[in-house]
Amino acid sequence: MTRTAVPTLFVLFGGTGDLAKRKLFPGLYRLYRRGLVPGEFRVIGTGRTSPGGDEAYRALLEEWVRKFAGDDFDDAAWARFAARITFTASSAQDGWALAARVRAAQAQLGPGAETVLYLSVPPTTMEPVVSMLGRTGLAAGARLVLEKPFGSDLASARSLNAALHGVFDEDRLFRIDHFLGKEAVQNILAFRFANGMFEPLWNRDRIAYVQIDVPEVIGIEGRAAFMESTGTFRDMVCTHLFQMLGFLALEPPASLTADALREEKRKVFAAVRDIAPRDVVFGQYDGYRAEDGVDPASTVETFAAVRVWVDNWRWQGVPFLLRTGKAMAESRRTITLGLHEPPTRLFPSAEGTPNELVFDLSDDARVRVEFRVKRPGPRLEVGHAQLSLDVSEAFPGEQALEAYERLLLDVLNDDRTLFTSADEVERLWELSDPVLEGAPKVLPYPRGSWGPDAVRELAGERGWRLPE
Ligand SMILES: NC(=O)C1=CN([C@@H]2O[C@H](COP(=O)(O)OP(=O)(O)OC[C@H]3O[C@@H](n4cnc5c(N)ncnc54)[C@H](OP(=O)(O)O)[C@@H]3O)[C@@H](O)[C@H]2O)C=CC1
Ligand SMILES: O=C1O[C@H](COP(=O)(O)O)[C@@H](O)[C@H](O)[C@H]1O
Repeated sequence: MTRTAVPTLFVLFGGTGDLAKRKLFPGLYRLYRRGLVPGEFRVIGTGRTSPGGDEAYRALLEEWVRKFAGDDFDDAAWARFAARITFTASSAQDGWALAARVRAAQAQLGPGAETVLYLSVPPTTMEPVVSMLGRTGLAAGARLVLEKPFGSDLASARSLNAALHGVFDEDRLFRIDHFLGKEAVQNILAFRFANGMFEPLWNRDRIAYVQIDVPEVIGIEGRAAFMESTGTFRDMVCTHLFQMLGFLALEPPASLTADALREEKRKVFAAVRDIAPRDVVFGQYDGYRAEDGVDPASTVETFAAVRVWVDNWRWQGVPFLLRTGKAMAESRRTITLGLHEPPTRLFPSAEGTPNELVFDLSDDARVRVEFRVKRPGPRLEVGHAQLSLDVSEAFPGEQALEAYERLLLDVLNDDRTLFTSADEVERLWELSDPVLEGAPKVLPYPRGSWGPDAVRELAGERGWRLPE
């Protein structure tokens, strides 16, 4: 929901970093170009090292936005956008110059201006920067956006939340999980609750399994230090994949407000059974240990698959199969709901995929139903077919928002619906800590494969759904 024009000051910590380069500035620029930024705004980028003043910073940003905003780049729009951007150096120890510049920009924007502080800095820097925000008064009245990971285990997540709550009320905090900004994830809500057709299927009586699958062809892409310290379970499973599970499994909320949705998600996570070691497979792609910056004896997982059980009325006995990894056969982001077979086999020739509902979470969102149909011709034989909906084709001329664009817009509009709460984060670590403490042996898998062989057993007789 967009609000009426509220002037906003946007302060980006980590304004020279990789995320700022690839997602945040291109995303903000595209929102501006499409007239979606609600009201007048200023941006102050900050980091310890200045790129050489405001002009040099704008030149750097222009290079990035030209590259990553692609066809959306327009010289005139860029000039108007860039005129609103400056850079001021700051660090966790010293934020006084930044605080002065922020006050000046707030005064320029006038009474009623709101301030958004966005922390896109390394995880170890979050807590010290938050206390600097308190000390310098930068936090006063501001909203704070945080990048993942939110800690590396339950203890560190609690410590981060305590530090945050020492300076900000929870309702001013926006913890980003960019998968929740994907159009298709929100479409799951529309499918279920804007139609009468699907919700009756959405339970253990109809659904035999759920698969949340994010295989990636890319390897670590130079992010060795990150992968070595984080691993795929922390990076992807206890963040994005669990969040998708929460969205998929929740009960109908009373409304689509942030509080109502979060409450339902909280109940799902509360009902997730402790994860048993037999429900987890970790893998590492062949050649990972030879990557630059990787320990030659590393046991870090670049692949994780987990079978999760949600012990509530709706989902009892339905396995949620989560799988993700680097250097895999294909890149996909899909959620598959597999329906039970019909109770009797009237069509002995009915082979292949049973009914499945598949949500493709790529930017170009798609939904597909897999079913069986009579083959044309004289015989009563049944074959496999698909009904496929390309959401953008259904709405020609309407442009989807990329995940970060969506979330940036929600921050500007003070809408926390798609952001995660302190409770959720801590509950997910509570589930994840035992998995990491009792981590299974990391099994090798060939590059370009679907992971270690052992992963097949997790899925049972129907096996893992492979992309079409
Ligand atoms: N890159 C990505 O694809 C994704 C990143 N994230 C998260 O986003 C955040 C940023 O990641 P990314 O942009 O890749 O990181 P980078 O290492 O590329 O950039 C880090 C930024 O933070 C600044 N910085 C580093 N240390 C400090 C400090 N002590 N005080 C103040 N500023 C500091 C750096 O500038 P300087 O050194 O000059 O201070 C730089 O601008 C991380 O939390 C990461 O987990 C989340 C999802 C994806
Ligand atoms: O947060 C992360 O997500 C990306 C995958 O995101 P996508 O939007 O490109 O699907 C993943 O590659 C990265 O390791 C992780 O940190």
